[in-house]
Amino acid sequence: MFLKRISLLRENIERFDQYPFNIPSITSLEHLDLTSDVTFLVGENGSGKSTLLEAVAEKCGFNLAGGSRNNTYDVHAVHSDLGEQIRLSWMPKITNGFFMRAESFYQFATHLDDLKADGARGAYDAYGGRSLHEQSHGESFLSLFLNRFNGRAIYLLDEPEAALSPQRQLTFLRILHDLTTNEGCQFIIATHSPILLGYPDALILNFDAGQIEEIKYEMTDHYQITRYFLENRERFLKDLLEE
Ligand SMILES: Nc1ncnc2c1ncn2[C@@H]1O[C@H](COP(=O)(O)OP(=O)(O)OP(=O)(O)O)[C@@H](O)[C@H]1O
Repeated sequence: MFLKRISLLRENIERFDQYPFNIPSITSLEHLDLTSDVTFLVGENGSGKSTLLEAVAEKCGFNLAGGSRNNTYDVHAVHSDLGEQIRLSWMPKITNGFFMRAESFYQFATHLDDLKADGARGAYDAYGGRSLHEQSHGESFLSLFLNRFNGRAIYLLDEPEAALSPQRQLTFLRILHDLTTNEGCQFIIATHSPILLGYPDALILNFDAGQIEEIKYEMTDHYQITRYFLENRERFLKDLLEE
């Protein structure tokens, strides 16, 4: 583990009534202690998970559209205001890593194609040897995890399950296990997947209820709603659709 604490520099913030400081989970933030190699960020849509993950990525110097320190290319999202107002406490400090956001992965794939077109011979080496655009969405995600990710690095992933079938989500759990156990990697992952969240001994931080606090797997909405749905599908749908 490398990143131990994320602190909000509250004394520097003049106004808490505008984005991103007006998001309840951020307004109330003092600091977060990361106590596991794998931290999950969970919460309703719009609760602030991506905003925090982006801020950490900015502070790490990673490209906010996706990538590492070495991936410089222009896209819409290039700056995080929150990133300027947080402190990251490392032990030890590392600079290797990658920020992956499902929603802009297409642009990242295009960026690699552009590098290749400009003559960068090894452009695809770390991504399975061929353009990510020539792989299915899910295949390209797994190529990234399998080929690009390795030791002494921090990986920030925003909804990595987006393109993965349930079976491939299990494959991802195996990759996560290998990278944390054998390579010492650290992960912070925003997710809505009850499968990913089941990873053993992970720290789960819940963004609902106006503050960011640890929650047990079985207490998450993701677990409870999915379980209830699967066990009571007919009644659940009857209530939902006939209301
Ligand atoms: N650039 C922006 N300007 C103003 N408000 C924004 C901006 N980006 C996001 N927001 C708002 O900030 C809040 C948190 O957004 P964020 O993307 O962090 O949520 P999230 O928890 O990652 O949601 P999801 O699960 O849907 O990805 C939302 O209410 C959103 O509308």
